[in-house]
Amino acid sequence: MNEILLQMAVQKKYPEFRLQAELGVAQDEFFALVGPSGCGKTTLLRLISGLERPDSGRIILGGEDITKLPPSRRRIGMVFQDYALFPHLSVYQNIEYGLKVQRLPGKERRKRVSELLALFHLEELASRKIDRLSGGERQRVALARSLAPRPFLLLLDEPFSSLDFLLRQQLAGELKQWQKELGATFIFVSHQQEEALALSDRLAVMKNGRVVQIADPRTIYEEPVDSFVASFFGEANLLPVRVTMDPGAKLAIAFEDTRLAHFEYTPEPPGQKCTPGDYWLVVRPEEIVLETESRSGISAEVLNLDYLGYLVRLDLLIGATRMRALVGKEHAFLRPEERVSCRFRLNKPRFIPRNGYTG
Ligand SMILES: Nc1ncnc2c1ncn2[C@@H]1O[C@H](COP(=O)(O)OP(=O)(O)OP(=O)(O)O)[C@@H](O)[C@H]1O
Repeated sequence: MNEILLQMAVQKKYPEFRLQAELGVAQDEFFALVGPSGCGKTTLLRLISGLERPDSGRIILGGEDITKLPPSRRRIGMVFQDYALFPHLSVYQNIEYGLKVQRLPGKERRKRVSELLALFHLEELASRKIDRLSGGERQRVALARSLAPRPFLLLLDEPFSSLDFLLRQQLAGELKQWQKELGATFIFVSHQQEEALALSDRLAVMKNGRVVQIADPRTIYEEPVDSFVASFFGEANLLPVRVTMDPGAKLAIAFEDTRLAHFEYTPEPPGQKCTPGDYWLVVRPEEIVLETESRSGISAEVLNLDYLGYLVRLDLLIGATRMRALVGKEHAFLRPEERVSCRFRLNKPRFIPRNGYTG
């Protein structure tokens, strides 16, 4: 990881909400903030940008304590959900705006605006007024404008929320490319878990004003710290199991409903350490495999089937637990109440102690 650019530990209290967050973001990193509505993502961005002051704590940017600096002196750019562009100005003038405020000489200003117009494919729209642009074009202008003053850090709060699905996907892909090309540091708030996983180098998952886990997308998905994170990203089936230690360092895992099945698993370093006890076993829908040849697996009843085109989504009843499975479309002919045999394809079983939050 590169050098740390932003380091913060802050507290902020509102009458009915308390934020207590600590995080570090590296230079050139694409960092995402995710979590359910009201968990404090926007408040955290506002604290970083200076639009809000923390009650206590410090924010260090590029080695400088910026906790008490006004927003204009922080060298932090922001792209909001509504873009906040100037409708009466042209694309060119919008991008140039921050450079005029910075009193950059005319020649340098023109050079920078031209570079950004080229990077964001806006050259032909340079003289157009904002109110005559499409949503996607406005989005690009907003990004170019906020990057023009070369901020240390760019904060993006749900920048695609007003765009339709296809455009959103296209721009999200481009955003990542621009970020890498520019060597810029982004903190990105998204409501779309999949988007955040696809774009970011690392994510912070928040809940009730606290950061619950910070890790790269793969660790977040495959090694969630608790059942909240497991359920927040993609669907997670949480199966109650009891783990007992076998001689030979094997774990014997018995499903709560012991009529179902036992299986054995040898934890391998650096795999998760697991002591005997009661756990939730995290099984992702794509980790459930239907057996067509043999019926030696775990018996399940089909409750519901949704045909998704490329895959089939099944609701299965395994013992007393309802589980979601994603299987190949060769299973599209299954019907409710049919019995199937399945097994779990768990490369790295993930156990969450059962005394915690259960989502
Ligand atoms: N100025 C304020 N005064 C009082 N309460 C506030 C203020 N700003 C935010 N809050 C409260 O703080 C909590 C967190 O709000 P915030 O906007 O940070 O959440 P969020 O995670 O960005 O939510 P969303 O995903 O819905 O945008 C909410 O309960 C909100 O009502």
